[in-house]
Amino acid sequence: MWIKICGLSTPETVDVAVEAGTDAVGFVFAPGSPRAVTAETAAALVARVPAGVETVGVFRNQSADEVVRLARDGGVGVVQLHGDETPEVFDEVRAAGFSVIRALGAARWSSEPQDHASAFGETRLLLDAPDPGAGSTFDEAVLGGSTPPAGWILAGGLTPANVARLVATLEPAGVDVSSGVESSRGVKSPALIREFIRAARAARDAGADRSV
Ligand SMILES: O=C(O)c1ccccc1NCC(=O)[C@H](O)[C@H](O)COP(=O)(O)O
Repeated sequence: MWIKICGLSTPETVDVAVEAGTDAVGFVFAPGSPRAVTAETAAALVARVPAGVETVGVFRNQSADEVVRLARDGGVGVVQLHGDETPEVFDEVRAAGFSVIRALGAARWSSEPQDHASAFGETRLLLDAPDPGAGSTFDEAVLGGSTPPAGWILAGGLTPANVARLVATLEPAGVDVSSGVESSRGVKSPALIREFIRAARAARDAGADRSV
């Protein structure tokens, strides 16, 4: 199972996440976020990340040109789009050489799974609460009978205390956390990052082999 620590903004917390064994680190470029970083800051943080750990830029409702410019200047390899971006925006970002994650509310996905498969199927899917980065979980019932595609990533209100239970129940291929490893909004806690990765890895070891 793949683990991503999102919303990092300091060298110390990037180093802690990498040392603790994260598979990916996320940098938020969405305007207005308490975790937002500039491309210059992201580039300095990305430079600390060893090969083999994915670097993800997080965006919401920005133009394809802006996404590509910030992702290039920030040096990330993956783009995560959280808004109402059209399939054309995904195509443009992919054509610029980035791997893409489509992030959306679980309820929205479960109401249109076929639309996702036909229009966005080449992207990895991240299912989240309706308000990204707010630390709220989504009601597991919204998935109803729909089974997310192989490789899907679970996000929204994960914490060191609940990640094992949610992984066992929902069987995602990956997990993504931000608020649950913060001591206050926007401020990452090295201790909580370590605790989350330990708990998620234990859940991974206890479960079936699923890969993103
Ligand atoms: O973190 C933000 O402020 C943010 C702003 C705009 C779009 C996305 C944002 N964050 C995304 C994430 O950090 C995670 O992918 C995900 O939403 C989980 O967040 P959390 O519930 O806080 O763990």
